[in-house]
Amino acid sequence: MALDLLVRGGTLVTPHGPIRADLAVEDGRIVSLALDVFAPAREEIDARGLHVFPGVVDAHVHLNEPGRTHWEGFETGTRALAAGGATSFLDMPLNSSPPLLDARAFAEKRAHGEAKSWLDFGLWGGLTPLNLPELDELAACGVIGFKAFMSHSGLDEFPAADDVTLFEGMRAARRAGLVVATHAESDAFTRTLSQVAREQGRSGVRDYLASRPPVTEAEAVGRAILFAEETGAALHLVHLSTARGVALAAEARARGVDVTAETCPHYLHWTEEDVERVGALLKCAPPIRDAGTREALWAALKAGLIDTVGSDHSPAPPDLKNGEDFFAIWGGISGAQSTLNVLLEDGYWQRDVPLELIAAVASLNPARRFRLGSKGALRLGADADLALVRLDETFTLTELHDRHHGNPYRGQSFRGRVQATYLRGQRVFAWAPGGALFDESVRGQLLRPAKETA
Ligand SMILES: NC(=O)NC(NC(N)=O)C(=O)[O-]
Ligand SMILES: [Zn+2]
Ligand SMILES: [Zn+2]
Repeated sequence: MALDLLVRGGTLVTPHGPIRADLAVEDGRIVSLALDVFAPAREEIDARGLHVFPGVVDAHVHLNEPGRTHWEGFETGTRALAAGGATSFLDMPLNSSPPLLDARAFAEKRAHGEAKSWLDFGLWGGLTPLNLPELDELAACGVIGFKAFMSHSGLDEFPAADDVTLFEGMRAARRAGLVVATHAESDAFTRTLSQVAREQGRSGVRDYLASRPPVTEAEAVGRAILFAEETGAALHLVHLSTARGVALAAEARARGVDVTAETCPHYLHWTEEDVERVGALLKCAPPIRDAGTREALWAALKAGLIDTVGSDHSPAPPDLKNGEDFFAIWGGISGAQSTLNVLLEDGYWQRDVPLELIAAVASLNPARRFRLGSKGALRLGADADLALVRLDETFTLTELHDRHHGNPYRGQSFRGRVQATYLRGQRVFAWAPGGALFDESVRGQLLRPAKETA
């Protein structure tokens, strides 16, 4: 019997560190990891000189389909993810229309994903004042967890969770054995500060940044942790922009609260000065901070205090990314393709972050946190989800596959080009000098969290 795929002579980035070994695949799964695999294979890859990473598991993506596919959809969004070495992702309950607040919306989005996604995907359900009674049903559908905004989401159809909603939602999540993810910015702070700035006619980049100061995040993080502690719910703090937020999570974890922390490539790569220079393409909430904060986030990541790095890929059409009033411009950064690039260039090359730590925050930890059993690591029995990377190859990112051209990473230079991406042993993306190759026959599957184990 021939193997389906044999990856020969690469450096495998395992949870224990990089090792030179062969990797064999049968029926989409890793069946052998050994110094030398002597077996015939239908497809063989000469991976000498390449690093083999577990496929990135991007737990924070906004694909906006159905309803706002013209912002970003499964087809283009997952091409971008694949080109960046991702093999699975978890889609946020907004900005699709309808937002994912009930079983019907789940079924609709699932159908779109199964028809068009190039990668395996899980779906977050929303937690809003509109759909508290729907949470049990959403859990039964197989949502990854429940996502709540603690401040205005930008969309009236996805209202922020007030304290009671968040608290009750956590109780329901606890019963269902699912994680609650929070966008932790204080509504009281952000609402008042932005209103005052706008009334005074201050609407520039610096005014926007000043309307969402670090304390806004710290306050909301503290409150979310308190509710998680009281309810016993599992809490995942998305897109933390400050080391203070990360430290609050670490302290809570040390006293037994089930809390994990995510940050995003943009907080690790850019600074406020870049936002002033680049403008709308770097507008997001919470906003990008100063260089000191960026370094503190890297220190926290190196110390193992940041569990996951998700792209928070959230593009919008160019007309929503235009205008004089920085408050009015749609927030959200296109980063689906560049998470691993940022971690390798800014982390491994510039700050000595070990490769296995990069694989942990990008793949292993999100797979564990959201109980995607077969994902996240190069180990026997796991899905053969692979990103083949030429670590020392410098390149300029010009060929981007997301829906719109407005991508702040265009023209950035990175070391570590993704050469190919394999989903369950099938090549979904390959880099080529004349343009990327995508395999039209690959289709993603819905991922559901595994049953909780005691
Ligand atoms: N509606 C959004 O896509 N929001 C996202 N936008 C950002 N981060 O600016 C988010 O995650 O909050
Ligand atoms: Zn958010
Ligand atoms: Zn987001």
